[in-house]
Amino acid sequence: MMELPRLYAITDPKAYGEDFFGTLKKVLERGVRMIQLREKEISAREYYQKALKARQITREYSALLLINERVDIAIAVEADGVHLPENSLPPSVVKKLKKDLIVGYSAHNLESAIYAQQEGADFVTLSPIFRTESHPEVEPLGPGALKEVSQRLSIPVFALGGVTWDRIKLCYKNGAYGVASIRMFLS
Ligand SMILES: Cc1ncc(COP(=O)(O)OP(=O)(O)O)c(N)n1
Ligand SMILES: Cc1ncsc1CCOP(=O)(O)O
Ligand SMILES: [Mg+2]
Repeated sequence: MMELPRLYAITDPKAYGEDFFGTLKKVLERGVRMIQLREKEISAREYYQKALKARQITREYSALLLINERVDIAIAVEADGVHLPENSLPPSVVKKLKKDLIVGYSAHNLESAIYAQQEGADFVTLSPIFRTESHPEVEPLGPGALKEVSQRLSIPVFALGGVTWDRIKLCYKNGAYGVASIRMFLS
């Protein structure tokens, strides 16, 4: 599989605002080349249409596009991959469906990160490393957990959750392959 970019932007309908695609273009203009389209509250039809447009825009920037959870939509829009939430289809099942799809996985502890690797996921996000307004009720895992997971996995681990530009170095010092974020790329 190709070497993955180190910066991974996750879209969010609220944070991206009214001009969703304008915001997406701004994130790409900043040099981000790996995008996760992440929707939790729209219909499959709307998600497909949004993914189609996101595919067209990311192609203009030669950026990777991963679709959150919906393998069918990822295949339909010729996305580069899918990003699986913790309780979604097993990565191995997705790989059987479409072996050339990049499969990311949302891990929230060491056990699920190991599961994802054993299932054939290409990378994991580990979250939340720091407190984030996306999940303010969730106790952050901290850089130490990132270090432990990065030492135990051979696939890339992206630090996610409350990552800011001035925390990137700490993430790399603790073994992160890259960093993922919603808000960091919007500020
Ligand atoms: C409705 C809804 N909200 C949040 C999640 C989070 O699941 P998670 O395993 O953190 O995966 P991501 O989608 O956040 O990457 C969910 N599954 N459903
Ligand atoms: C999608 C997701 N999963 C765990 S935290 C998070 C959002 C992180 O948002 P931010 O990078 O703005 O803290
Ligand atoms: Mg999550």
